[in-house]
Formats: sequence, structure tokens, C-alpha cells
Amino acid sequence: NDGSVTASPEDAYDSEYLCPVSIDGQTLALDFDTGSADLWVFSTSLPSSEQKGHTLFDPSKSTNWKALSGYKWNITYGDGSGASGTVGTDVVTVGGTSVSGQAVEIATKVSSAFVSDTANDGLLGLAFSSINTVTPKAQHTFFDTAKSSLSSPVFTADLKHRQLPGTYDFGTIDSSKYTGTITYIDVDTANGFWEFTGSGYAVGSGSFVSSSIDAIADTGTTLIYVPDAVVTAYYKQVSGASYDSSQGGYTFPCSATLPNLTLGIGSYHAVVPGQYINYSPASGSKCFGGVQSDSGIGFSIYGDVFLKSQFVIFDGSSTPRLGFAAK
Ligand SMILES: CSC[C@H](NC(=O)[C@H](Cc1ccccc1)NC(=O)N1CCOCC1)C(=O)N[C@@H](CC1CCCCC1)[C@@H](O)C(=O)OC(C)C
Repeated sequence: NDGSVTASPEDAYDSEYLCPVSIDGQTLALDFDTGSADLWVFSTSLPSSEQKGHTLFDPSKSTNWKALSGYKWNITYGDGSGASGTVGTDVVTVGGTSVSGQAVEIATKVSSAFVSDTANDGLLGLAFSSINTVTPKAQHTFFDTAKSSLSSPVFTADLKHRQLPGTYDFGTIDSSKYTGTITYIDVDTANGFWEFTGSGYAVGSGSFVSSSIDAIADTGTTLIYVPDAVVTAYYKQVSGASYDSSQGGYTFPCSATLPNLTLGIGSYHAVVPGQYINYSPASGSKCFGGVQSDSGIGFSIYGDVFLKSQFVIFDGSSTPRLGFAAK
């Protein structure tokens, strides 16, 4: 029951990656998010003003739909967006991986950011089921439901830079998708995230600075959010860079040459190409950085700007771990 599904960038800046997911034959474009654990969809139960532009799941058209009466969900994400609604189970298919009895959370309310993000029909959470928001009983993620039917209890992310489709694979590690060896690191699941301790960083050709960085691997976060020491060291090497409070982050002249950022994962040095760190135009001739400060978040986030430079293994075996390889 292994599967592989394309992850298509939603816009020119790879702000999110969307994957086709079919629920009893109804196909929606969902954002696979290793930073949360709810599978929720835009639905016909939303007010019509909030439905516009989205593909909607209609449970009344599903023969395998089973409502879980009295069950509810309510989620708020790191960027303050959120959604809530009711719950049922259905057959969910991602590439070749199909599971029955999967909890599908129907949105009856979504925040404005979701309404305006019309390419996004919901999220498929791939963090640990311990942080699923369904009450009175937390539900399993798609990965947890599928795990026992996979060749091995893993999924991999091979996201691409600038408008190229990548893939999420379930159940197998495709050796054609990476080069060299895979470096594995332990994961601390206490907060429900794919959380690990990074071993340090280097800017451009500078020397490696050993430092413990408490970070999560989060496919649902666009950028890299790291400690101020890293951010300051990085932008010191970018002429004209400065923190622009009106933009809410570091910007620099779009013509600037950006150094690579190396992030240590155990003994492995993961290199993020400098051009990945020119995230998008900000205003005038300034561009917005793909590396920003994690202050106020509580941990660092190695988001899509980092993940798309690597081949990443999310190993859900009894001792969960993360694997990284160059590609
Ligand atoms: C610092 S945490 C912020 C993070 N959000 C993000 O990273 C959003 C994702 C997005 C992309 C396109 C359209 C709409 C939203 N991007 C964002 O804030 N950007 C502002 C800076 O420029 C880059 C784009 C976040 O909340 N991630 C969520 C999933 C996300 C998916 C898209 C819809 C909104 C929710 C999740 O991974 C999460 O909450 O992680 C926690 C653990 C930090």
C-alpha cells in the first residue's frame, strides 16, 4: 500500500506545496504539514462566502462517510490562522496509499487567510497524533492510519525549488532521489513535532559554529526561522541587508549575492543554496529573506526553504527519527 504523490508549489515563491488527496473519490488539493496533526478540508458546510474558489468536500455525496456525532475540532496555527468544525471517517487515498476509517475533519469555520488562499483546500497533518485537536477523542493522522500497511513505517519529502513539482513518498525510501548517505538524528516527540537538536551553522565559506539548535522539521512553514545569533551572522554577509519592521523581517537589495547557509544535523552539514534564501520581492528593489528570526516562537523552524534543499526521511518507527541526505 505504498504511495507517492506530487507536491506542487502554490506560487512563484514556493510559499506552500499542495498535493492531490482523494476522499471517497472527491479530489482536493491539501497542504501536507509536518507541523500539525489534523486532516481537515473545505466543505459544503462552510458559509457560501467562505467557500468561494475552493474545491469542497461534500460528505453527503460520499458512500463511505461515517459522521462521528458530537466530535469537534478547532486548530490555530503558528501564523494565527485557524479553522474548526465537525468530524467523520472516510476512505482517504494519497497516491497509491489508501486507508479506510480515516478521520476527516470538516471545516464549518475558517479564518480569512484560508478563504483567500483559494488554491488550498485544507491540510493533511503529518506531525504526531498526540497533537490532533479532535475532542472528545484525538484522531490518528493519515500516516499513523496507513503505517501498518506500508512496506516500512516512513514517509519522505523531496520538495523542489521554484515552481518544480516534488514528491511525498509513503512506505519506501527511493534511493534515486538522493546522493551520498543518509544521516539520521533522534526526534523528541514530547511536543508532538518532528523535533531535533541541530548541531550548529556556517555562513558561506565561513567556519562552522557549533551550537545546539532546538528545531522542528516543518513542511507547513515556508521559511527558515533560527536564533538571532544565526540570523545576525548571516545577514552581516549580505550588503544592504537590514531588519525592516514594516516588512516584518530582514530584507536586502534584490541584486545582492546571498551566501549559502549550512545547518548542522549531527555530523552532516546540510547546505541551503544562497539563491533559495532570496525568498521573494518585498517592496521597491528590496527582497525578503528566507532566513528569519525565531524569537517569540519558542523553537527554530526548518521550513520549506531548508527542506527543499534536502531529501528528508520522516521515520515513524517505534523510535522516531529524521533522516537527511543531499540531492
Ligand atoms: C512561524 S509558523 C508560521 C507558519 N506559516 C507559514 O509559514 C505561512 C504558510 C503559508 C503559505 C502560503 C499561504 C498561507 C500560509 N507562510 C508565511 O507565514 N509567510 C510569511 C513570510 O513569508 C513567507 C510566507 C505556520 O503557521 N505553519 C503551519 C501550517 C500552515 C500551512 C498553510 C496555512 C497556514 C498554516 C504549521 O506548520 C504550524 O503551525 O507550525 C507551527 C508548529 C509553527
